[in-house]
Amino acid sequence: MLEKTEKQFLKPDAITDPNEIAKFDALAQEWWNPQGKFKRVLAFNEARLAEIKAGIAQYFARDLTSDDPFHGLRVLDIGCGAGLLCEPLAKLGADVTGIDGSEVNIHVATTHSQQEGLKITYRHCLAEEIAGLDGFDVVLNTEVIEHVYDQEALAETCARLVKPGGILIMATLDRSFKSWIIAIVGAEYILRMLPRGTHDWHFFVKPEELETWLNRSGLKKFRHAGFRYNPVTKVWRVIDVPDVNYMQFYHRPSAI
Ligand SMILES: C[S@@+](CC[C@H](N)C(=O)[O-])C[C@H]1O[C@@H](n2cnc3c(N)ncnc32)[C@H](O)[C@@H]1O
Repeated sequence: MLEKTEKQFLKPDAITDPNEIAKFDALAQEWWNPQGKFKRVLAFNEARLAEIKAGIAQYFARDLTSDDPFHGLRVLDIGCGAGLLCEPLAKLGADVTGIDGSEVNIHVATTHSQQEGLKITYRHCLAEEIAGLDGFDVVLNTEVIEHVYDQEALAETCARLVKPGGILIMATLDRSFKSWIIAIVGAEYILRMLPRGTHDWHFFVKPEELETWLNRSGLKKFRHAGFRYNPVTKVWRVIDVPDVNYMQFYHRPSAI
């Protein structure tokens, strides 16, 4: 891990924004709290998890009704937060590693997984520090890219860690007028689904930008989904339109 003093000198052309890490350090205890500031994020987690499970099962031809359907799959979650995705994937038999730049998040994730009796490898480190790891079958990077300075560099880093025949799942928010209305005004100011200031709209990423960056890194898109919240029913649903919250699945073709 970089020393704190070194981190403070990271330039804006680095991947990491130290202010964002500090923000997540301060919120870390909220992740697993069903009554806390992220309680509606837990509902979102259910919807996106269903899509992630379906995408992995489709690509690797796994039967989700079998025991340990993801057995043998090595999963890396980059910017794992408190492990909201690491835990369910470990429960399905995957060998999961989660890394995050927030030391407090990693502490919360580790403690929670131990309470659940799960074996997950958590590491406190920045995306910049993991490039040397071996390739993974599944790399996850969800709701992180809108919190970093150098977004293309983060996309490249995630892509590099996908082994041939493996997949990358990235999720973020589209930089559209609709996303400003729904994800900033609606979610942060009216419905209070997230603490105010969680997101800066300018850092949202258009789906086609993400695709261009990841194609440059040798990945091909094979699946996508959008997510929409209904404030009346309080239910998230998976839709086909990626104009607010969205997720894309890429694969790295196997070497011939
Ligand atoms: C909105 S949270 C998403 C957490 C998790 N991926 C999820 O979807 O539940 C963003 C996370 O990214 C982490 N993060 C931001 N920049 C990072 C970086 N450069 N390297 C590693 N983690 C980073 C933050 O500490 C935070 O935990």
